[in-house]
Amino acid sequence: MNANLVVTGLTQKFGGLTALNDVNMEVRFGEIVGVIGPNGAGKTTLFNIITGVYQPTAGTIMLNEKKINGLKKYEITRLGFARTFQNIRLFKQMSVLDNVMMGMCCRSKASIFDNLFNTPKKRREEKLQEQKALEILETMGLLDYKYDSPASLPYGEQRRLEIARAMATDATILLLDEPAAGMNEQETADLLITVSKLRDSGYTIILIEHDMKFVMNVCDRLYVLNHGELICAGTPGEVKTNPDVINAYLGKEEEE
Ligand SMILES: Nc1ncnc2c1ncn2[C@@H]1O[C@H](COP(=O)(O)OP(=O)(O)OP(=O)(O)O)[C@@H](O)[C@H]1O
Repeated sequence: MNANLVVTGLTQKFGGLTALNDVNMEVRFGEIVGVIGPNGAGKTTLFNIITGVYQPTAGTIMLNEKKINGLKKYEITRLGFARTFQNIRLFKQMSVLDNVMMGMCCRSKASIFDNLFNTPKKRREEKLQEQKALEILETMGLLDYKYDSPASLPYGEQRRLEIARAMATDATILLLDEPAAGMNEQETADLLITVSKLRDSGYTIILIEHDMKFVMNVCDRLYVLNHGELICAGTPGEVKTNPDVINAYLGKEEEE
């Protein structure tokens, strides 16, 4: 397999709790890969390690054969990773457009001097950033809302705005944490089309999601975690019929 992101033997312990145990995973550029599993399976922990929030207890993460675990969060952002979160984290006091432009701050070449004195270099950069932000908003179907407050947007659009802001960091690998959470059926169907289009335009997407219909329809491949263990990896068709996966989900229902 032509894998570009390779996770090997990833283990994360929090005191006595093993959130991830010896997890292996491969993601090729241009794929949509889903990470699923019952609550507490270790999905968000995996995202937190990939994005440099936690340093793993053991294991490695390689991007194009270069080790990236151990790098700082901003260094991982510079390599092209961006994420969204389970709970919406938008700047409510700013416009939709400014929210997207905020995502570009990490790429700014303007110095403190340029910022303080609003130099021509700074103004040129801002113009280019605005142009790019508008393009991203168009891609995400949010252009009509550009001057609105994020709080005034329908819920599904707020979640799309989060993805737009992640794209603004110049990311090529998007990690989406429950992008369809709280969406109605129509919003989820629209998101499915958008995420597929993003993949087709060259993004690599890794997503955590509980909405099985969405996951099964949008993902090229899936990894299934249960209690920190990788119990299955394969296409949606393979995963759907895997006995360990069925047990993990049914077992959960029986516990509840
Ligand atoms: N910073 C932390 N300190 C201690 N324990 C943690 C920490 N982060 C996660 N955990 C624990 O690790 C386990 C895995 O949590 P994680 O959030 O990764 O699961 P998840 O699969 O994302 O769950 P959910 O679907 O509910 O979001 C849980 O038992 C959780 O309580």
